[in-house]
Amino acid sequence: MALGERGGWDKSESRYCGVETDFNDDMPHLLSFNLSSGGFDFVVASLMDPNYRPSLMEKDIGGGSHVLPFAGSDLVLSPSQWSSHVVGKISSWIDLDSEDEILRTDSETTLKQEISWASHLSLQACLLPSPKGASCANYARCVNQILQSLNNMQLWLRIPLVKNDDDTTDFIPSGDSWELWNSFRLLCEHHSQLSVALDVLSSLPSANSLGRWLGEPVRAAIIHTDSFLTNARGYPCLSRRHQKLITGFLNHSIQVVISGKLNHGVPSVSLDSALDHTGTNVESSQRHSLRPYLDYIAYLYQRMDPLPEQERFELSYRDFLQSPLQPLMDNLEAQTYETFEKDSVKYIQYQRAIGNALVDRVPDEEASSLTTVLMVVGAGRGPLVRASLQAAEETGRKLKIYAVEKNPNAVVTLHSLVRLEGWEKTVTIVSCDMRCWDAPEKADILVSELLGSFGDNELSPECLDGAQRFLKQDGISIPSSYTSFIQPVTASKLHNDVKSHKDVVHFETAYVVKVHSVARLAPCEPVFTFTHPNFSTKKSNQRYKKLRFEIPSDTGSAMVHGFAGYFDAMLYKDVHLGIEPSTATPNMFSWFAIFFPLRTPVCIRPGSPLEVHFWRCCGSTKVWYEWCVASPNPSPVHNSNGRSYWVGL
Ligand SMILES: C[S@@+](CC[C@H](N)C(=O)[O-])C[C@H]1O[C@@H](n2cnc3c(N)ncnc32)[C@H](O)[C@@H]1O
Repeated sequence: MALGERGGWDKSESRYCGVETDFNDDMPHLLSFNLSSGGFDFVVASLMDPNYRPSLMEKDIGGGSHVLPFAGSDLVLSPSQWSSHVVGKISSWIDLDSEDEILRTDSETTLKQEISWASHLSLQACLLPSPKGASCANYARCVNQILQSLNNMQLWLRIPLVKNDDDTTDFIPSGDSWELWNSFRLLCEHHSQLSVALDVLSSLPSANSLGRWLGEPVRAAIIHTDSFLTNARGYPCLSRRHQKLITGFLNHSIQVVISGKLNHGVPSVSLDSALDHTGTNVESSQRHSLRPYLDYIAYLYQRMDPLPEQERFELSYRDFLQSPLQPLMDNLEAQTYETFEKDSVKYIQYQRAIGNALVDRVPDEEASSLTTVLMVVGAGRGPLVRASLQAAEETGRKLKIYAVEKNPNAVVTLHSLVRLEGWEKTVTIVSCDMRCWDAPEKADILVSELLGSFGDNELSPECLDGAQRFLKQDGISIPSSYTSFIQPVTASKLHNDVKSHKDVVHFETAYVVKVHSVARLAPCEPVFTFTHPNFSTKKSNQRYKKLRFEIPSDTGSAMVHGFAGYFDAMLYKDVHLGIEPSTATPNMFSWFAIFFPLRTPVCIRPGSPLEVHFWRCCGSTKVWYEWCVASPNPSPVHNSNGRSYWVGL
């Protein structure tokens, strides 16, 4: 039935809500009751009788071949019913790390039989019970074996959402259930089909500690009916913090599953009574006991703000790795220019900066007599030429413009623009690389936009070094400076996508990504700054920066899969534009973040800082970054000599 429509566009998995059921060997009834009468989209149901134990069966059948004792066959549901509406719940009694050898071997046999049966049914996922204690090596070993030859099915490891700072139990080391998940997934080498189902309980850990999970592969949030409060009319509702958590999950394609018994005094009907009264057909007028909980989750889902149009457009880019552009070495295509040109916010900021620079440069008294020479270097198809002319009109200043562009295809469009707009007297088009143009005169103002997601990564410094030859000594560069930033992130999806290439090259490459399912573990730190113009004779575009990140003490430990990178550019005086999250220019969409992966993810703990080193290296034909972690555990230096990733000069 789905939770509803959200802005009419969000096709995320989280529209579907499930219910955890008790064992019932009549699967068709179980399904029809929970779907037709309950309104749920899927059931999380046991596939095997909870009383089944392989060792007992062996005795019964004299050690012969194992016969699965659960009722029904695959024919009781259609293949599409099995795969769309049933998540298999693996027997919760299994304990693969038990001291009791019979229980341990029974558990292993059962786990393998159940997963094999679930694969046979083409279920999309199976829910694995939580490890019974802090030591889960044998359970993980067995799951890891299964993962090696599993079809497309996901395994959701059930983990209670618990973090008690002063309560260390045998079950959860350091009182933090994230540690349990972390041990398990490390033992399974970050397998991409191993994910998490979080049990949401009535009390919640701190916001920082919850935030970690958004970078982990959480597929489901199982909310127990005990976690609901009761509203004034006797209906279930959630606390403010629970609401925020659940809407956060829904926003990250995490499905909700309701679990437990009716705890609120609303009229209802149970599965047994429905079956007793109606035989094979459950009357849809009768209400499922958990329906009020589903209705509440649907209410939360529908109440979420609709996605803004730009976000909807960018949905398919979320957490999708892209190679950064190389606008210097390659020529951009028409559709890339088209995308840039739609970003009116970027050009408004440039127009403001140019207007302010014109007013500072030419006093009011000389506005009609003095002509400012402005050069747009890297003019593309002309949007910054237009912004410059509009700034001149707004401020009443006179302009002479040179539009310098090295892409011959963009130059064609520039010529037609100038003709169409009648700018021939003001604008001169120069089809040339700015680094080798022999300009006929010097500029008062140099305007460029050669910025990548990491600021200098599209080689703006190298290009502007060439262009400043034709800037007057007291001339202005817009932008006047730019700075890159990084922060450590948990990003299991990105890590697995990089890993899927099975080589080192992809782990030593930076990617442009619309980061969404990531946990930002610490505030950003600045990395490299470039200032223009820079007439110093000793200047170099090589950079080296050592950075330290501390995670907040209430976060708990966390996994760092790499670094999210951003930039901020000062265009002129206080007019800036950028994507660094704390100062990002609102509604600007020209740049996604950049992601620098780590070959081996690093676990960090509060109180022990993460020490990171970044280098910008320059050769005669290319520029590249190298990066490493020095502490708590040293990583290899990534991308030595730019062997895997570089930007061509
Ligand atoms: C990011 S695009 C910006 C285009 C345009 N200014 C805009 O805002 O839509 C950068 C442009 O600079 C051009 N470019 C890059 N390096 C250049 C160089 N060394 N000389 C001339 N043009 C260059 C590219 O071809 C591209 O058209």
